[in-house]
Amino acid sequence: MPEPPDGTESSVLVDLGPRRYTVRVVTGSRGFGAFARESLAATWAGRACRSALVVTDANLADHPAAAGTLDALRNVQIEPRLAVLDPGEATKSLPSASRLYDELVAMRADRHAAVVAVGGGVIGDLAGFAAATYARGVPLLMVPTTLLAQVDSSVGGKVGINHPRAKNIIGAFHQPSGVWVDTATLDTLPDRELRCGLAEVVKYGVILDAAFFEGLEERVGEILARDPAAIRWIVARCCELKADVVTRDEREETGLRAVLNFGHTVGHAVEAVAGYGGAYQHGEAVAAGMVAECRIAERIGWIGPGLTDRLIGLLARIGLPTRINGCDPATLLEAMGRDKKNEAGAVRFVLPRELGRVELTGLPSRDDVVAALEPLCR
Ligand SMILES: NC(=O)c1ccc[n+]([C@@H]2O[C@H](COP(=O)([O-])OP(=O)(O)OC[C@H]3O[C@@H](n4cnc5c(N)ncnc54)[C@H](O)[C@@H]3O)[C@@H](O)[C@H]2O)c1
Ligand SMILES: O=C(O)C(=O)C[C@@H](O)[C@H](O)[C@H](O)COP(=O)(O)O
Ligand SMILES: [Zn+2]
Repeated sequence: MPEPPDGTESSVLVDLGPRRYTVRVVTGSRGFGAFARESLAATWAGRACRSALVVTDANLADHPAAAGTLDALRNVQIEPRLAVLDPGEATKSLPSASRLYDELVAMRADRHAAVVAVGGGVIGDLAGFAAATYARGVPLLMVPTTLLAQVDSSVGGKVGINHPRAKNIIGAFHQPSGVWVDTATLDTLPDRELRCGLAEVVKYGVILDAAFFEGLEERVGEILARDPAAIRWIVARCCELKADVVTRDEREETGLRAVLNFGHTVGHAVEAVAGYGGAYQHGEAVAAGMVAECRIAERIGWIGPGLTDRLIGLLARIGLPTRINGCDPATLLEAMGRDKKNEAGAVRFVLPRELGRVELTGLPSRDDVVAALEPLCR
């Protein structure tokens, strides 16, 4: 697709051969209907899609993003049915998935029907899981409306739900047919949710791109002020970085994709222990988790304290937590024992070697981890 001269629109190709798709980044454009039709035709062997289950949450049911999606689908002869779920992490559950299967059965959805997720990462992961499993897989379109979903969860095909004791442990890899990112939808996003998305944005800098991290340090004021160009810059760069990783290790088989899990061994344990929809949102748990995991890297001699201090400095300027109230290292360790990256009983972490480079490792001992968790819980 040609880029307009003002640079307000861009595309990222996630080049997965027969499952390739486009992430289209726009600000207030109306082209979703045509994008949906083209994307569905391109990735599902030209099958004509005639109906879609549009999944959203109650905070978005009256939002222009939801209404615009329904209208745009009707305009391209795709009949939508709307499912509205409760907002919040607790919705990423089996009962919610079951509710979506009921909706799909009620609309007599066959394998030509699509699922369209309009919302944050909770809606994307849940609706994507329903799309991956209903009729052994129906096409999925992502319309992410939080910064976190625009920079991370809508891209890459990880879909799933939580077990009460283990985050994202029930799921699948199911790539979307297309991702429609309209940064104008972020105008209504609460500041706390913007900060959550920025946790994953900072993650990309630490794991893959030192220059991007430096750019964030320079432009954090503009980003927090929601300068449209600064927001488009972070969304486009994060999608590019994620697309590159996902195309090289789609199913997290070689260890490469695991880099995206920096901060998540500790972060997911915090979420499971605090309770889904509890005191900490995913982005907040990941922010504190990145700090703890930097300290583990210090313990095993991979980095000096300078990187941890720099990370804490940037997270603090954003207003993200670098500590967790009322946590206990032993309880967090127990929860980490259920992390999907574990191997032969060893808890594994993605740890920094330097700014912009991380590695998956099972090296840290229990003592290293407990020592690094103590300042987190203090
Ligand atoms: N699949 C992946 O690769 C991946 C990556 C990162 C995170 N995740 C998952 O994503 C989830 C977190 O996603 P999230 O941070 O987007 O949370 P979320 O989906 O709960 O959304 C946060 C809140 O913002 C509201 N909201 C959404 N868009 C809005 C808008 N435009 N205006 C006003 N309010 C709006 C929602 O109703 C909700 O209350 C976690 O479950 C996490 O595990 C998945
Ligand atoms: O896409 C990935 O791969 C990621 O790890 C991105 C993470 O930000 C995201 O939170 C993901 O859902 C975590 O995956 P999990 O496999 O640890 O459940
Ligand atoms: Zn994450």
